[in-house]
Amino acid sequence: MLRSTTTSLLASAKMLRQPLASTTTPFQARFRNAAAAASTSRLFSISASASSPPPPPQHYNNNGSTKTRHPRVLVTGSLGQLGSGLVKELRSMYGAENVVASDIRKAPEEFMANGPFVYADVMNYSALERIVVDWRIDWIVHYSALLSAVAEKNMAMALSVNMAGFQNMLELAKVHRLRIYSPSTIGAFGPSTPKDNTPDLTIMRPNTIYGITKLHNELMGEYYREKFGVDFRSARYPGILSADTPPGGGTTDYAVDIFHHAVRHGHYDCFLSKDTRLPMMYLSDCIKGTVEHLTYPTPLPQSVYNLAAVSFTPEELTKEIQKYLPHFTISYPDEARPDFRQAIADSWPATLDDSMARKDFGWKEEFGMENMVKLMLDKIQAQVAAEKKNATAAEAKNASMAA
Ligand SMILES: NC(=O)C1=CN([C@@H]2O[C@H](COP(=O)(O)OP(=O)(O)OC[C@H]3O[C@@H](n4cnc5c(N)ncnc54)[C@H](O)[C@@H]3O)[C@@H](O)[C@H]2O)C=CC1
Ligand SMILES: CC(=O)[C@H](N)C(=O)O
Repeated sequence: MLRSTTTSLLASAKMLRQPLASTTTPFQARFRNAAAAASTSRLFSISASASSPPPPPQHYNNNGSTKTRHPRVLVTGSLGQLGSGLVKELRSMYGAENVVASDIRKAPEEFMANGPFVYADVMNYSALERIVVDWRIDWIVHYSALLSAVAEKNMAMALSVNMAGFQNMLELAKVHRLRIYSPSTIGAFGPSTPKDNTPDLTIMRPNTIYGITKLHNELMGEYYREKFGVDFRSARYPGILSADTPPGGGTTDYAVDIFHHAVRHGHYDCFLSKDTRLPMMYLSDCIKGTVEHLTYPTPLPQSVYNLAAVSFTPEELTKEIQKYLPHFTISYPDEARPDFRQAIADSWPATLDDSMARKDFGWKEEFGMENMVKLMLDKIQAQVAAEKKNATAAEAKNASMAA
């Protein structure tokens, strides 16, 4: 779990000896006081990172001259629903060699062929530190987590991966002065949060393990930003829809499953009630917002922002799908015996106010309900057609071999 390195102990001791300016937080000081940083010792620059800006990314050519280079990014949990798309986007911006994808599962061959992929268990601090050092990592995008439904079924693992794993990444960011982006979720809100147009700052008393771990992480990230000058960035994502990567065990998964069932079977047995309204977003918008937030050149006024696009109920989504597949049908659970995910969904906001993200880093979604539904159906129909074509080709091959 957490490792107390000599460096970080020295860092803490040294930090305690530094008087804090009464009008400037350590975080503000870090990014304002470049001149002071230039005159600090190596130990001080590691220990009191709150007072020194991170060095501009540089690399040294063989001839000894320097030139600026792209940041080198480590993405944890990169084989999940969101990770592979983000890795692809970052590689197109910074070059494949500058984006190190990681996970604890075997990556598909094509993923391995597209750039560096390493095994990284977020529970193992020293292994993570080795990756950061060996690859000269500048930024971390921390995507490893257990989502709401899986977490609720496996509390011990969720506490470990979501909280202790995050804590390891945060500590690495502090020790090695990395920028860290780690998403939060609408799940960080709770049943006492105002449900409509939920703002960034509001009552937050989540009653799920997922929400509790995510709110804990938001607060720890803010603490590290204030106390140690860590450039911690986070956005509360809504449920994310994608046709290419399957969801990882959340409460909003129905909004992806429904499309696959609609195209393949013409019917979907929904696990949420028909009027459960939740905020949602198409994957490419999520990646766009994440990249805009991650790459914003200076730290933003807030560490954590709401990020929103659309909100809908299963019934509204069904009606939109039926515009293209009129024979599609849906069924809902018996109200007397709801699925366990209903209580999770009921504790989350119906709509989010993300005006601060729009104001501070120019966030704006491209996909609303209509173009998102059309694209999801087009993509899944293309997948089904390709599967059929492959199956027919395989059958023909088998038949010719048997003949
Ligand atoms: N997908 C969504 O709708 C939303 C996702 N988020 C957040 O976005 C982030 C990414 O989510 P998804 O890609 O959907 O999750 P996912 O469940 O699809 O992927 C998570 C990845 O973490 C990996 N992982 C699990 N334990 C690990 C460990 N010990 N060490 C390293 N990796 C480990 C898994 O192998 C998996 O590939 C998470 O923090 C999640 O909470 C937030 C809101 C909505
Ligand atoms: C909204 C989320 O965080 C995720 N999709 C889940 O349902 O757990």
